[in-house]
Amino acid sequence: MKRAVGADMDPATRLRSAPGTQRVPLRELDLFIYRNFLGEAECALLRDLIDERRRPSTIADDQGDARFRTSETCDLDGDHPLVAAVVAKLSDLTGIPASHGEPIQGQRYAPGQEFKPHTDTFNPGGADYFEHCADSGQRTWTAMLYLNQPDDGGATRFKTIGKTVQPETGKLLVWNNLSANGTPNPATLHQGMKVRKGTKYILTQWYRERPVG
Ligand SMILES: O=C(O)CCC(=O)C(=O)O
Ligand SMILES: [Fe+2]
Repeated sequence: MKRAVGADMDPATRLRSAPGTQRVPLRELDLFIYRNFLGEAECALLRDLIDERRRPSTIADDQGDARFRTSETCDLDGDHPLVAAVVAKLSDLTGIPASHGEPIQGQRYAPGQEFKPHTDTFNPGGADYFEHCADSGQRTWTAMLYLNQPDDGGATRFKTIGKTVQPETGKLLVWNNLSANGTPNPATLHQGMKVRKGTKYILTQWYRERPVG
């Protein structure tokens, strides 16, 4: 049985039938790629917004490694018309109500910065699991949009399944973090590889089991 995520239809079914989405053929997880989700002009505007308001990225569990996630994060203003339009467009594509989305964020990686292998779910065995999941539940789906293509490096690598995705301006990745039984799927382990040259900008929208806020 598929986990209820507040959507009328299972997001994988919806994404499979959406024109322009490509399902990566994998047994282990539902991973979709959608090119040109946004155009260059919109991506450029979002990159500017990220540059204006960035702070060091944080992480729920850095596994004792201060260098685990070295990027910068921007809490985007959900009232900005372009940001609001992107949130609505993601909800329309996935069928997951925008109310289940955490506040959408931008991430910026300078040369040498990375996000080491992790899953986007909160660890059910972790000390802070209840604090993170009490209200809105576990993370379900992740939507990640590349806002540019750095000159070198910065790919997203799913280690366990051996799949590497190269950043391209406007390209969207969407995947289900949970297995069919609703528990975190270990095959979703992924990393933002080190940027070697240039700067990498992405948007991240994480969805929860229940409405957020
Ligand atoms: O930067 C990437 O390619 C991956 C980012 C990521 O995994 C995240 O923000 O959760
Ligand atoms: Fe991630």
